[in-house]
Amino acid sequence: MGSSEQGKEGRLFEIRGGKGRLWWWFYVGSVLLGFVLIWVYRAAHLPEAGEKGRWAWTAVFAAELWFGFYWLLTLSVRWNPIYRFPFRDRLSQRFEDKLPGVDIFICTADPTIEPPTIAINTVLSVLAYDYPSEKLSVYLSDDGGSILTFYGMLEASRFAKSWIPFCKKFGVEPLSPAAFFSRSAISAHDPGFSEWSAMEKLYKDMERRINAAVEAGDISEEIKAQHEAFSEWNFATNSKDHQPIVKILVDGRDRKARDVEGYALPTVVYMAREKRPKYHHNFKAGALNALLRVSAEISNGPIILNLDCDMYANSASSIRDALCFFMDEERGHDYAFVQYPQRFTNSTKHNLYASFMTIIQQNSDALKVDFPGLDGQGGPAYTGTGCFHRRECLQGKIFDKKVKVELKGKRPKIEDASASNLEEIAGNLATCNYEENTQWGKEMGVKYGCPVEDVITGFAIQCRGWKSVYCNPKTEAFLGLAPTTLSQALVQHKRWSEGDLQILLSKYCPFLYGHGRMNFGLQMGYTVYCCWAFNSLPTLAYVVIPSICLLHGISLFPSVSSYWFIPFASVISISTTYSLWESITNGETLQGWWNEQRMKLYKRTTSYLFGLVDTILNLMGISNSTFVITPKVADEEALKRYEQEIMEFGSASPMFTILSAVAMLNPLCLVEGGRRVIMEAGFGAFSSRFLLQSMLSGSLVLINLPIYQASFFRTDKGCIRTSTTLASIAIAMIAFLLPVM
Ligand SMILES: O=c1ccn([C@@H]2O[C@H](COP(=O)(O)OP(=O)(O)O[C@H]3O[C@H](CO)[C@@H](O)[C@H](O)[C@H]3O)[C@@H](O)[C@H]2O)c(=O)[nH]1
Ligand SMILES: [Mn+2]
Repeated sequence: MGSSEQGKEGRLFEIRGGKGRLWWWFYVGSVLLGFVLIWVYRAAHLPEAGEKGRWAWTAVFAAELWFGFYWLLTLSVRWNPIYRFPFRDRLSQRFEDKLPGVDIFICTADPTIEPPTIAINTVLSVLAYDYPSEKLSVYLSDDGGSILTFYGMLEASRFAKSWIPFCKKFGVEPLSPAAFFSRSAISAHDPGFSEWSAMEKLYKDMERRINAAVEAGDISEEIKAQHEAFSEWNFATNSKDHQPIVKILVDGRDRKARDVEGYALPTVVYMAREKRPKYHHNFKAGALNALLRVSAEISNGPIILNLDCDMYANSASSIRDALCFFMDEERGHDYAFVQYPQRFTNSTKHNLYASFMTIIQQNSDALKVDFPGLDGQGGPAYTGTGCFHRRECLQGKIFDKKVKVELKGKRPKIEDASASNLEEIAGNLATCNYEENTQWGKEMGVKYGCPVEDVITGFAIQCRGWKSVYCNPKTEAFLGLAPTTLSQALVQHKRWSEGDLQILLSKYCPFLYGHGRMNFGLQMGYTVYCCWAFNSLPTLAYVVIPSICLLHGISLFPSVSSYWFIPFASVISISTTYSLWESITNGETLQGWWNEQRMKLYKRTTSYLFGLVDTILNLMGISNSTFVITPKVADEEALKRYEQEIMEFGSASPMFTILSAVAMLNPLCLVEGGRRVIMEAGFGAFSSRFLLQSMLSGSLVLINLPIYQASFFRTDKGCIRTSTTLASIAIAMIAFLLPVM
């Protein structure tokens, strides 16, 4: 079919936009007006110099200026959301024999907190994709350089010979064997029963062998004899100091590499890049760049999918869906990457730690939020796992609208090099000093030096003229593991907020570098994330100052009878209603929304604050940002509490001290402040002049109920430590006793 006859019928995807949104403009208009009036009120009523409360008033004013500005930024991701729908049947009809090679990169970094069975389930899941095997290659990067992970991969590459044909025959989904067998059951009368249970046994046996090795902490001599590669791990090897190891476990070119049904197998490669103490390894970004080079020698697929080790493929058709965007004749040439949302298998009903990030990535027909919103401005950010890239774009190619990028699957010229030869060549590309004096990590590949290597890399790609796509099909494409404790969630957000702030303060500041290179709306959209960390101080001011002022009888808000009360009441009620509606229409429960508000408060007052402080220290050269890996396993008791949605504190962390100090301060101020005001001026004065202040303190008390529970009523291991509680009470008492300026 020629492109002229294709017209709309021939398109490989469809875009649908937001519907009639008059009410949305009403929302924007009324909140904006509210903010302006609040600012006017603050400016007009600022206490005179020397008057009590001037500083408190100024701080609250500054916070409100910030909240208004930040709210304006968030409009960018709400004004033009779009939704995309790929047509993979058309893709098959037209391109089945021209499908490009796809290289899948999976990263793992620590066999203890990312157990090998988790990583290999991800590997096995992508091996079973509905895609021609000879065009598929799977690479595992092991930054833990662990013999246990290698052993897992060896087992997986054998098991794959049965698993792949099994998945294709029965249309298995999810594609991860652990997830599949834990979630599906088959009746004994079913014709597939014997195959099904044989496969389950095969899987369980493998899992048992791997876990036994993990428990023993080493590989038996008997197993070591099965593969020469085990000799790479000699007594001198440890995870921080070892030679590069590249092992082709299944060579897709090898005619003898067949599954149990006799069909060709995808290529499977294990890589542990070289690590030496005196070389900085640049975390995941370093691993991805090594994979880019190694894979270029072995399979050189023009399309790359990157996954974290815990994020397995749930749906068999994700590659084809993504290709609908890249291969669309009309628009495909604009797109550098296709980002799928991060969804989680272990999220709880009410989303205790707000880890769905519903508002950021979820898509429902009723509602349009962040990622569809960004897509409407030129494309979503790259957020790491679950993203398909064009290899060329990742390597730094600049967009040129006159040149149509091709996806021809050119295999490297070394077609006939032997596997061991190839391993050696590839190994030399994964050395520590390979990147010295090159553009790797700068203009080439994934960028270094930023804890959110993904966001900054995607931003740079978009600044080179490319667009991106947000793809969120009904059946979840990937499922991963969300943090299961409060501290994990907070530490993860600290990394993100710190990384995003670094982008803002670097030469890649969205408003400066992005200017003229991307839509203004997209610049605003990026700034929403880049300013996460700045939310910490105004939020802290807002949860502490009004309460303390209440205690001292200083009114910070207009009284109920004043006209100025209206803008405050309307901004609060309209924006709360809006956010509640946004969550509920996205499938969140009421309690889920409440949990989200709590997590918003906790992230702002701890993660973002620490992210801000660390970024400043970083700029002054006092500290270096690191990458704290999120654990994928938890002890059984803690997991049980997670499932029951009981907040997990457990460890001692300065973050918890801040959270509980705020939690302790508010009821003290509310009760004592309320008592004093009522004694002096009567209840009428209290309820009119202090209504907003006491409502603020009151809602902080309500939202912090889990903290009181964890400090005073719980006895399990996840409760707040006594030392933390004592420290927080001491801090609250000091704040309580300090005079107000
Ligand atoms: O030195 C390192 C550190 C981490 N990783 C891998 O990076 C991935 C992400 O790490 P994780 O601890 O799970 O972080 P998350 O916060 O869950 O990751 C999100 O945020 C990261 C950026 O902060 C992105 O890289 C991820 O893709 C994205 O899922 C994991 O597979 C790790 O094995 C490495 O390969 N090498
Ligand atoms: Mn993760």
